Amino acid sequence: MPKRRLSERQRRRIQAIQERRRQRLESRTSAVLDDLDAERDTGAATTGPGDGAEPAVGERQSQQGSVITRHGAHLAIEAADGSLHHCVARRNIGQPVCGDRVIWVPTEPSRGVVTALAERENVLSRPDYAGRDKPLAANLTLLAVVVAPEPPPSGFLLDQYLVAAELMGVRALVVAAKMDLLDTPARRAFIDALAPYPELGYPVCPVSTKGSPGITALLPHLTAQTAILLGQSGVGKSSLVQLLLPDQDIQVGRLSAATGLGRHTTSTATCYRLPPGDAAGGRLIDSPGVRSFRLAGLSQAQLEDGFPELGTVRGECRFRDCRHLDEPDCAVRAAVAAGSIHPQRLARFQQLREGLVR
Ligand SMILES: Nc1nc2c(ncn2[C@@H]2O[C@H](COP(=O)(O)OP(=O)(O)OP(=O)(O)O)[C@@H](O)[C@H]2O)c(=O)[nH]1
Ligand SMILES: [Zn+2]
Repeated sequence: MPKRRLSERQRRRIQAIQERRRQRLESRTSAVLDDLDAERDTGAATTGPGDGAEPAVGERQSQQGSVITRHGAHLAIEAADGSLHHCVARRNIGQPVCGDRVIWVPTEPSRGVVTALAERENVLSRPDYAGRDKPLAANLTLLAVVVAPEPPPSGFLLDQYLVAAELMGVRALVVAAKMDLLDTPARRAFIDALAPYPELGYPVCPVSTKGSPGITALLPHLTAQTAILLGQSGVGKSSLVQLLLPDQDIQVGRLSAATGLGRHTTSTATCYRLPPGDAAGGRLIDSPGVRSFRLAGLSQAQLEDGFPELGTVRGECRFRDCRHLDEPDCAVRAAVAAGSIHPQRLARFQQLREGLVR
């Protein structure tokens, strides 16, 4: 497979499409933070006692915080100064999840009440036992999709996660894990098969948790990001979390000492700080429960948004509702024939369209 299929012009167009989407996300983020400030300056500080079951808030100063983890009605909130507090949420504000930005009011040392929940920029959800979407983590900025030689990679799943990242307006990268299982030629072939991704804006980071080569190259991608690892069962996500968060136990201990929460981290999402250094300011949300979500019920236009390279020929097919299958004058198939859209990506698009489009 040739390494470079896209022209420089197309690469720039793809970058522009992704950049616009991220800028929309960033401007939404600052609007959300402004709203939160306004909320803090007006309502929350003067809110009276709750509806009986909640502790009185009184006249204390409300402040911004973010949700580190949630156990039922109990939340661990990190204040702007990094301190941790055990809070309960007002009943009428919805269900805050890990990563949510909130306004909270201290009631006693290390305790407080969450009085407002900011609008989410994005949320990762998973269907519950009744098939309803259950939010698990909010306000992510990076999906790190892990693939490995074992279990054999599913390109279909990989592309599905990448579509999710595009639709959430977040960055994505591909972690090629367990590289120690392959000899040099096999490793090269594995990475070559992922060649279309870097030029679509998804860096590929080969790593191994045995002896940890590659981790140093992965860390800068996590700088200042709020990231989550996704991927099939057994690709090595837990092993990577252990390596990326060498002080995870210490962080859990601190969380538990301050809030009484955080000990039972196996199913609920918890937000950890990546160690200072190459991933400075980065956070990693560890949530075994969200690691393999699925997309569902998209429109064809939404699915097309999930493939940035399709954006480079948007509106150029003869038929507006072209499925890019056998229609005449299809600009997408023309781009495949010309070598600027990878045939495998169109095949995945078709596979996802059949399974997902309403
Ligand atoms: N050879 C090798 N084995 C690895 C590496 N990373 C993880 N493994 C092994 O792969 C298996 C699965 O690893 P996990 O980290 O549990 O995978 P996971 O993706 O978290 O799996 P789930 O929890 O089921 O989603 C374990 O037996 C690990 O020891 C690696 O870099 N090299
Ligand atoms: Zn078409």
